[in-house]
Amino acid sequence: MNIRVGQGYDVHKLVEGRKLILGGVEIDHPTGLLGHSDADALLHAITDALLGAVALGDIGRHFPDTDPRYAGADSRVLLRAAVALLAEKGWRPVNVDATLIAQKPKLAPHAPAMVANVAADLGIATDCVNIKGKTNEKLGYLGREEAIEAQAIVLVVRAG
Ligand SMILES: Nc1ccn([C@@H]2O[C@H](COP(=O)(O)O)[C@@H](O)[C@H]2O)c(=O)n1
Ligand SMILES: C[C@@]1(CO)OP(=O)(O)OP(=O)(O)OC[C@H]1O
Repeated sequence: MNIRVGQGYDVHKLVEGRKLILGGVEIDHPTGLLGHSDADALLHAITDALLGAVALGDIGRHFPDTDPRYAGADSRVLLRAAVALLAEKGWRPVNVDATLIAQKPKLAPHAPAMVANVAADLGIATDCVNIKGKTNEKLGYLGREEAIEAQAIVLVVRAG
C-alpha cells in the first residue's frame, strides 16, 4: 500500500520569559512555550504525524530532549529532518490538517505565515496545509492559559 495517514499530538506549558513560537512564527504574547527546543508544539505534532505515518516512531526517538544538540533547537530544522527521513524510504507528504488549542492569543491572523512555513518545509503547496485555532472554552489547563496543545493529521504517499 503506497498511501498512509499519520496522527500527531503535543502540548507545552506556557510560562513567562519564553518566546511563543508556533508553526515557526514568533507571536507577540506575554508568555511562551517551555521546552528543550523552541517548544513549537504545532511543528512537533506535525513531525510526529509524519513519523507515525511511516512507522518511524516519534520525535523523541529521533531528536531526544536529553541531547544538548537540540537545546533551543528551531523545530523547523527537526521537521525538515523528519521529511528527509521519510524521503529516504520513498515517502512524501501530500497534505496536513492541524488544530492548535489556545485560549489566547488569537491565532487566525498568524495562520497564513504558519501555513507558508509548514508548506515550505514539507515541500508542498500552501493549499495542502490547513492550520486551525480553537479556544478550550476556558475549561481546564488549556482554558486557564497554562498550556497550548496541537493536533495534526498528515497523508503521505510513495511512488510505485
Ligand atoms: N486561539 C484561537 C482560538 C480561536 N480562534 C478562532 O476563533 C474561532 C472560534 O473559536 P472557539 O474556540 O470559540 O470555537 C475558531 O474557529 C478560530 O477561527 C483563533 O483564531 N485562535
Ligand atoms: C523536540 C524535543 C527535542 O529538543 O524537545 P522538546 O522541545 O522538549 O519537545 P517535546 O515535544 O517534549 O519532545 C520532543 C523532544 O525530543
